[in-house]
Amino acid sequence: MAELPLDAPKPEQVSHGGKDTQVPKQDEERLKKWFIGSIDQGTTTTRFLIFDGTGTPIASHQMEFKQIYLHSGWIDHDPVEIVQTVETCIEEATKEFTKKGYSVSDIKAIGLSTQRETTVLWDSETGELLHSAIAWPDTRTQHIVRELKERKGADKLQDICGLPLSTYPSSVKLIWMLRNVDKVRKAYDEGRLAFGTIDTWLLFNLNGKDKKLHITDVTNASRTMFVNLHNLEYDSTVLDFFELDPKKIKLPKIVPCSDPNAFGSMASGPLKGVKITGCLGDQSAALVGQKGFSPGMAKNTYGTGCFLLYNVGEKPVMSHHGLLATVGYHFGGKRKPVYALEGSIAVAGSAVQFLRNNFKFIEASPDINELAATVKDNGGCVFVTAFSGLFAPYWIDDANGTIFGITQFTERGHIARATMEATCFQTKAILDAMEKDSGHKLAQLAVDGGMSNSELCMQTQADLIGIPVDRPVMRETTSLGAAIAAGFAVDVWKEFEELKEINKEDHTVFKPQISKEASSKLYKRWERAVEMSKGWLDSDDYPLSS
Ligand SMILES: Nc1ncnc2c1ncn2[C@@H]1O[C@H](COP(=O)(O)OP(=O)(O)O)[C@@H](O)[C@H]1O
Ligand SMILES: O=P(O)(O)OC[C@H](O)CO
Repeated sequence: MAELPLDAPKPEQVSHGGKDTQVPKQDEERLKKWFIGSIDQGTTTTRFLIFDGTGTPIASHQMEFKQIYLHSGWIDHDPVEIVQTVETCIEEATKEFTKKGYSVSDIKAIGLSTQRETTVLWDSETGELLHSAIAWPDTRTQHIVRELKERKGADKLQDICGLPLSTYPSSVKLIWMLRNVDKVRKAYDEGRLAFGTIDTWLLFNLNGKDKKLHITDVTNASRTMFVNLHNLEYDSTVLDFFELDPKKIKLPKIVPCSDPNAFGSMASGPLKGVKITGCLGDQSAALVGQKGFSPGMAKNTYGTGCFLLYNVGEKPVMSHHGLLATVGYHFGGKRKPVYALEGSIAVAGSAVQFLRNNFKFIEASPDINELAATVKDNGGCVFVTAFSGLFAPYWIDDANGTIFGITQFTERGHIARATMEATCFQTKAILDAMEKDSGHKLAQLAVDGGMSNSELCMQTQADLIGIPVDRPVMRETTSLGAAIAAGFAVDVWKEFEELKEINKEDHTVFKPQISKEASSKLYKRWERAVEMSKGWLDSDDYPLSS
């Protein structure tokens, strides 16, 4: 049996660029005195970082928040708690910043990056929250998706909005709330239903609810299904398909990701008055933070889920192999929107958290590596971590998490390895699909996100995809991307070229270390496991609940 090596030789340390590309001294001095705050509101954690103009993080604070699991497959977030974590992170990071001798008045702007698709509804008149937020990996809408797939026009949707009809986008979460929450239905019938993703909810709150700001950026908007990817406006065919009356539901205004005025400013707290000038979905922010500005560049972020974005340039490319088409970023002004092909994996770091919280295998997520190192390979175990079904490129909604290959030999270490390998196998499947869609083979993969801290996981990834995996030392690329979008709006930088020195040093490169034959043998076993996991859930099982 081909197995992944335990004690791989140390990966290489490299720096990208040379002396000739250095920023002139006077610019560096100027950039060190300009600061940008950056909110990163992810699926499991919220953080706030303050960067200087050279992209160096000066202060930060991070908090986990509650994941609410009311029934099997349901994941709710408390939108009020999310706002509170943002406010606390800003307070704490700003304290650290001023303690270090810096002045708040030098913070030029704030950028915002958020988990995408997670849906919040409130009363547009009173601001009253009408339900908890339904988080993006939630699968309570499986039966609605099945029903909608039968509706006339279902086959046309993806060509318009770039997303497949699945439990993932905001549209079906909204439909569920309209059908199941009386207050939501009433607000809709009375024309007072405000819809938003987390960016919109945060901007509404951080500006002070009295301002009634109702806005989203184009990357977050492109995850709802309601937006036509070709003209970046709400699409009446899609709204009709979902039987939504635009007069009854208030959809946020769509603007580019970088704007000096559109996103307002902080209404309270230590950064009161500071303008919010950048806003992007977190995966777009990571693409910007990795400086994936040219077509053909890609990044893979291993957070709660894992998301591979591949820059396709200024025209959307519709996938024929199970990927999503989405907006990469749009900096506004004369700049055109840039699109991406995306491979979304619903479960990545969240499977590590699952081993920690539910099975008590480990005390903290990083401990998974020590546990994995107690065995030399996966011992024949394959974990199809289909807690939300499987997303790209499979789109299997009738599977749940399944571990194959368990015998009396199986130890916790084998499961730990199989857990991390699941994300690596899915990344390989996504890269294969991307190669088919784009006609190009990626030369190397830029990575970031919590699970990319694992050397074992990143080496496994390189072994399975057969190309080098490049990990920067400063892995807060999502926050950096939001800071970059904010900084462009207030002229901290004017051209992408000026960013070339940022986060260039001390990259670690993981090179493939097993043969193609060994790698493909492992992958075949994964593919077999995916096939065998299909069809577990029967239509009688819906809706799922405990
Ligand atoms: N050293 C590590 N090894 C493996 N997984 C890790 C490690 N550190 C963090 N993680 C996982 O990374 C995830 C957090 O990553 P992060 O990028 O902060 O996510 P998000 O932005 O989705 O909140 C968690 O699910 C955690 O289990
Ligand atoms: O919280 P993350 O980093 O896993 O990202 C969540 C995505 O935006 C969901 O689409």
